[in-house]
Formats: sequence, structure tokens, C-alpha cells
Amino acid sequence: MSFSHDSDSKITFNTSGGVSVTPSFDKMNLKPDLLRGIFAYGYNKPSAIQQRAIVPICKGRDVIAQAQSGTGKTSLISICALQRLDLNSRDTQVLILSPTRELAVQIRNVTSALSDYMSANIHACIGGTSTREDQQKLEQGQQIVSGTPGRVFDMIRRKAINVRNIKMLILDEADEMLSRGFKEQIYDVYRHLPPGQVVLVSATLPGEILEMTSKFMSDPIRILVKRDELTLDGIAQYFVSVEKEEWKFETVCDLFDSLTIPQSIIFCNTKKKVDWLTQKMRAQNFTVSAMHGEMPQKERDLIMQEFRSGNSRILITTDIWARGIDVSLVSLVLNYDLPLNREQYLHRIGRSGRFGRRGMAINFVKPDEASQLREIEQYYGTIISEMPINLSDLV
Ligand SMILES: Nc1ncnc2c1ncn2[C@@H]1O[C@H](COP(=O)(O)OP(=O)(O)OP(=O)(O)O)[C@@H](O)[C@H]1O
Repeated sequence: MSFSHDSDSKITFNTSGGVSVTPSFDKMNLKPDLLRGIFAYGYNKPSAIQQRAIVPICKGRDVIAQAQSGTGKTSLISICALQRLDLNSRDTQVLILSPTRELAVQIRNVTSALSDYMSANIHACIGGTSTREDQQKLEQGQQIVSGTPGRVFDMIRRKAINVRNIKMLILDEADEMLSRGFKEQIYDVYRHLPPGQVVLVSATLPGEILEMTSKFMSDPIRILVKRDELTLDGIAQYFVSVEKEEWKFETVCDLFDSLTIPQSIIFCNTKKKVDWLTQKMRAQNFTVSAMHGEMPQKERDLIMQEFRSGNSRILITTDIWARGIDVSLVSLVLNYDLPLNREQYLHRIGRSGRFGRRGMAINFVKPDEASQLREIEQYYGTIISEMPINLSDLV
């Protein structure tokens, strides 16, 4: 392992020996049409993680890649998937798995956009959509499949995804994918694949997850960030003490009365609370959208579309939105409820401050939760200060 210092982001990566830094896309030996697509999409220079991870992944190595939220990990996945494709074959060659349908669709969309000058077939294979249509599309031949584990496994079982030529499995939000809720499903998919390359990507990779990787990765290259460098300097973090749960509502109304923010996310810990808060805020004449996992997929799609287009400005949601979703105008994340673990904290606040933009996170904290917040602060070596009264002057 060696430590290298990145001049752009002032981040120290803990990297396996022999990993070099390639500071420009055109030195990465990428397909000319892919390179054109990258520049046309507006990327001029690779981010720190892209500078380190693209080359070894494209060489076929197993890689574990960690970097802060919003620093281009999803785009890295898309670029590598496209580079590894044999365009002469219509077989499925790359499988990307993500924890939510919205994230799988976002990866499909980014990959499609980057492949504008190549003719690649990319399909989002997600639950909540018609199985028959999914099957038909897959049978037409999809070179890259970006999906959620349940539906992907279903399609493998039905032989709609032919796994024979899959050479690369990518787990986005890998720690979530290998945690209790998903592990079995991932294993079900993995054991149907031929031996091939495995790539893991996430902003958070706790030790117990890294330990597990030796079971299904061979001699992986690790590109990791020290945990006290994981929070982004561009995201100001605050807390507001609320004596009782019932006081949170008034506080949230005061906050949104006084602040003018392009787009904000409010996180609650339960679907029920999302529905309740949405109703209450609407009754106070706030225009808010809501999204959680119990809504039909069509409604979820509509809400994503409204929020991405900027037509809706405040979204009340659960941890379904905590990871990976990229909406650059989001500059405020409010934890109406504190998240249940420190990894989710980092992912939630990372919905703001995308790719070097400024962001702000506000946490409502009840007296019995103060120690939890201190723990998060200590774990990440960051500062979460009391929200200043003149906050509206600061944004
Ligand atoms: N090299 C680049 N140059 C300019 N913009 C980039 C570059 N790479 C990625 N971006 C943009 O930065 C934003 C964040 O990227 P991305 O969603 O890939 O981050 P991420 O690291 O996957 O975030 P998360 O941790 O939330 O999953 C996106 O809007 C993306 O288009």
C-alpha cells in the first residue's frame, strides 16, 4: 500500500502498489468514439478517482474503488463498462448492480449518454416494470445491463439474460449490496456468472465489507480514502436541537420560510413519516413532492422526472434516495430524522455538494440523539456545528 496526495482535491488515497495516476482522458487508451462521447458530455478532466481507477479496470483487473460522494464514481463505472465492450458481439458482457431502481436507471442513462458516438445497447433491468417487456428487450441483445438484483436474477433464471459472455460484474454502492439485505441476492446472481472481473464502488466501505471481498475477488487493487477525509469540505454541516419530536415540524416550516434554496431533500426514517410530513407541509402551503418505496413505480418515475427537471423543489423521502442519485441543483439536505447508521449519513448529505459544488446539511437532533451526532462527527473527523441564526444570510 502507498499513500499518494492528490493536488486537486487534497485527498490522500490509500492505494495498492503500482497504481498510477493518469491525469487526462486521452492518455487512458480509450476507444476514440468513447473519448468523443466523454468530451461531448462535458467532461474535460478526469476526477481523482477516475484518474486512478479507469486504467486498471479497463485492463481487466478486479478493483475496489472508494471516493467521496459526487466525485464521479458512477461515471467511472459507465466509462469502464463501455470501454470493456466488444461492440461486434450483441451478447451481454457487463452487468452492473445497484440497490435502487432509480440508481440503476440513472446509470443506464449516463452510460447511454456517454456512448452517443458508439452503437452500444444498454438496458435498465429493474423491478416494478413489466416482466414480459423486460424479457423481450433482453432477448433483442443488450450488451450492458444495469439493474437491481431481484429482477436481474429473475431474468437470469428465465434465461432472458444469457450470462455466458458476461466478463465483468460491477457492484455500485458495494457496501450496501453486500450488507444483510442484499447479500443473498447478489450471491444468487454471482454464482450463475462465468469467472470474470469484479469491480466494487462506493463512498463508504467499512472493514467488514472489505474483509469479505477475498471470497469473490482475485488480488484486487484497492483505491481507498481515509475516513477522516471522506466528508466533503464543500458541504457545511449543522445541527438544530429540538426538545421534542413535535417541535420538528414548526422548525422545518420556519426554515423553509426563511431560506431560498434551489432544490432540497428532506430525509425521514419511515415511509409513514414521509406521507405525514408531506401532508402537513402541503397544508401549510409548501409545494413539496414525496417519494418512497411503497409507491407504484410509475409514480416514482414521475416524481424523479419532476425533481430532475427542477419543477419540484423540495423532496421528502426515505433512504431510498440516500445513495448515488445525482441532481446537481440540490444544495440542502435536511435530516428530519437522523439516519440509522453513519454510512447513510455520509451518503445522505452527499446528495448535495455534487462534483465540487457547495452544499449544506442540517440535522434535527433530539436530546437523546446528541451523542449519536457526536459519534458521526468523531468517526469522520468532521465538524457539525449549531446552525447559526443568520443562516439565510450565509446561503
Ligand atoms: N470528469 C468529470 N468532469 C466533470 N463532471 C463530472 C466528471 N465526472 C463526473 N462528473 C459529474 O459529477 C456529478 C457526480 O458524479 P457521479 O454521480 O458519478 O458521482 P458519484 O461519486 O457516483 O456520487 P455518489 O457517491 O453519490 O454515488 C455528475 O453530475 C457527473 O456527471
